[in-house]
Amino acid sequence: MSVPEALLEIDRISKRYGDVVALRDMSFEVRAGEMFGFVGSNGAGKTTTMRIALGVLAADSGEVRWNGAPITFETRRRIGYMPEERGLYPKMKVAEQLAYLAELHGSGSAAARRAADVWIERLGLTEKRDEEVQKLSLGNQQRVQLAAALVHDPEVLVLDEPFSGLDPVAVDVMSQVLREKCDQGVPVVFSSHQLDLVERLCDRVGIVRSGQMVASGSVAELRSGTTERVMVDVDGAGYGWVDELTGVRVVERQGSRAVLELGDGVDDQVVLRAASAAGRVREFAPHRPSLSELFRNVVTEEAAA
Ligand SMILES: Nc1ncnc2c1ncn2[C@@H]1O[C@H](COP(=O)(O)OP(=O)(O)OP(=O)(O)O)[C@@H](O)[C@H]1O
Repeated sequence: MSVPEALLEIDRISKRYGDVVALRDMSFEVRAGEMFGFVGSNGAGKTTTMRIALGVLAADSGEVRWNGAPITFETRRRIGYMPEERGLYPKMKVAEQLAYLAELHGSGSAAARRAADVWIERLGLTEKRDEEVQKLSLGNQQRVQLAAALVHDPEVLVLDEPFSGLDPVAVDVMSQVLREKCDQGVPVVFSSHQLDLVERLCDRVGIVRSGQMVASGSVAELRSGTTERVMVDVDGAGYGWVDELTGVRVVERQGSRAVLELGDGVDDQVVLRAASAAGRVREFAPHRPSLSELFRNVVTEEAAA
C-alpha cells in the first residue's frame, strides 16, 4: 500500500478534566513514512492526545485532521490503534479475535482470517493462535494487541506505549514491524518512556510537558539549540582546573570522565591545552547529548520558567 500524501495533523487541541488542564493547544503533525516519538513525563497528556486523535475522547477545542479533512467515524476505521489500557476480549482465542477485529473494520471473513494468520506468524504467535488471550503472558498479549492494530491494514498507526514490558527480542520484532509500515508510507506515532529506543527509531520526536508540546523535531534538530559540550578524561587530575577557565563548567562526572559545557566563543583547543597541562588526557571528544539528556533539559527549563 502506498499513501504518499498521508498526513495526520493534531491542531491546537485543548482538554480539561474538571479542574485539571490535560492539554493546552497541543499541536504536531506526522507525515507519510515518518515515525514520530511522543515523549513526556507521567501525566503530561500523551494518552489524552492519542485518545482524541482516535476520536474515542472529544477535545474541548482544536481539530484532528487526516489528509486535510477532520477525522470522522469513517476515517477513524482506517487508523490502527493500540490503547494504553489494551482492549482485547480476554476469553477469545488469538486467531479468532484478530479475524473478528479485521471483520469489524470491514474485511470479508476469508480475507480477515488470512490477515490474522499473516500477523500471527509475523509476530511470533503461531504456537499461541488457539489460546485465550487472558492466558498469555503480558508480552504476548502485547504482541496480539499490535497484531490487532495492524490486522485491518491501517493507513496510520497510533500506539500508546507499545514497547512497555516487552523482552528485547519482542522489542526488535515490534521495531521492525513499525519500520516496515513506515517504509510503506504509513505515518506512525507512538508514545514511550524508553528514550534510547525513541532516539534509535524515530525520525522526529515531540516532547510534551503539562499538556503542551515544548520541543519537536529530529533529535539532531533538538540538539542544535544546545550549547557545545566535550567529554574529557584526564588521568587522576580531578577537575579543579576547569574552574580556572572562563565560560566552561563541569555538567556531569562519570568516574574519571567529565562532560564540560563550553559557553559561546570558548575555543575547545584552549580547553584541551588546559586538560593536558593538568594530566594525561585519555579522551577528549565532542559530546552529543542523548535524547534523555535533551528531555531532562527541556523539562527542567520549563519547570524553572
Ligand atoms: N479520566 C480522567 N479524569 C480526570 N483526569 C484525567 C483523566 N485522564 C487523564 N487525566 C489527567 O489528565 C492529565 C494527562 O493524563 P494522560 O493520561 O494523558 O498523561 P500521559 O502523558 O499519558 O501519562 P503517562 O505517561 O503516565 O501514561 C493528567 O493530569 C491526568 O491525571
